Amino acid sequence: MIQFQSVHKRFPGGTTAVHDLTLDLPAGGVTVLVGSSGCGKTTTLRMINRMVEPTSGTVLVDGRDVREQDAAELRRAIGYVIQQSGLFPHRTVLDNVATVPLLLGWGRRKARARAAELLETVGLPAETAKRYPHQLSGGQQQRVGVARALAADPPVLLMDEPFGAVDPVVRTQLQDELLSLQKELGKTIVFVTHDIDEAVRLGDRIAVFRTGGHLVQCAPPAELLARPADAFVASFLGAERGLKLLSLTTLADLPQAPAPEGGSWTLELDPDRRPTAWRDGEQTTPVRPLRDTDSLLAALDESLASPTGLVARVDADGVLTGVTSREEIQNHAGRAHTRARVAA
Ligand SMILES: Nc1ncnc2c1ncn2[C@@H]1O[C@H](COP(=O)(O)OP(=O)(O)OP(=O)(O)O)[C@@H](O)[C@H]1O
Repeated sequence: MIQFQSVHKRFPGGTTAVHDLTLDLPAGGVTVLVGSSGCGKTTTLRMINRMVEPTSGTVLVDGRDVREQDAAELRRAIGYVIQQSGLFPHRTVLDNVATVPLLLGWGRRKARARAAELLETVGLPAETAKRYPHQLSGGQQQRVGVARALAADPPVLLMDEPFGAVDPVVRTQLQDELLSLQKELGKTIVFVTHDIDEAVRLGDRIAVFRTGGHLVQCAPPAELLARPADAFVASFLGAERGLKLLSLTTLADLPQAPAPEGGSWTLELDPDRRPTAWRDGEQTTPVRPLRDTDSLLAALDESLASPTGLVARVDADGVLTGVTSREEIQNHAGRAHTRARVAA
């Protein structure tokens, strides 16, 4: 869908921001560009919609050289989300989202109807439509930014640190929402971040850049974590990359046993059979029940906190389905590692 062919960008001051980049980004996937500050991520992103022109080389979108297309038209056909949401301060939220459809000549009524629909899609209450951007929280503004980028239903979405300015809880929420939106929409997304955890969470593929605009490795998260190409990538992934790998595997395949009865610790359930705590006489310890969709990393964490080493497993309604032991989780974790290394 997006191809960089020997692309080089040198700014007039003499900085080489992107060095001989050759990279194919497949359609319908999320490619995350990561790397330390100044390594050329934003420049790479902006060459896709011609906000920056390459010094040499070619960028193709859907097989067409971007230089052969009118820059304004190209930008309207590609969604763009940035960190500070980039909303027009003197336009209402609804009019912000309707901007591109209006530019494309949709007509006011249709553009606004589409905008209202999108605000709902990104989880904003209807009353926010009439407000101005400064009357929203940072997280809400980012949602408006995403809605605006999606307004004309572009096949490609460029996202430059879109969740960088919000607190970790809102950030996780926005990431979850993007993942579920993407499941539905299947856009080709190029996403820039500093945050390797965000990259692992969102990316179908992760491209790691090093200062000077060099692409070092581009691979699916599991492959990157299991087999970093060199010491630079390994250090960028961090000392806990083995644990990060476990965040990519779910609990679904792990066997369950019935919850223990008659021992010192028992699992307390509410009347609907939802686990509430571990109890030993007067002593209780909180329980964090896990679903099949939770990760092996969450299971390992919970098994360490659990006084029995057992993890309580529940169905989608939170009802107990069984327990899994710390030992079982560790064995599976070890096997997940070996598998990732061999597959890579
Ligand atoms: N318009 C410009 N003129 C001159 N130099 C520029 C310009 N834009 C970026 N640069 C330089 O190019 C290099 C790459 O910048 P870029 O913004 O692409 O990096 P980045 O990886 O996105 O960084 P960050 O994570 O800090 O946003 C940096 O050294 C930067 O100073």
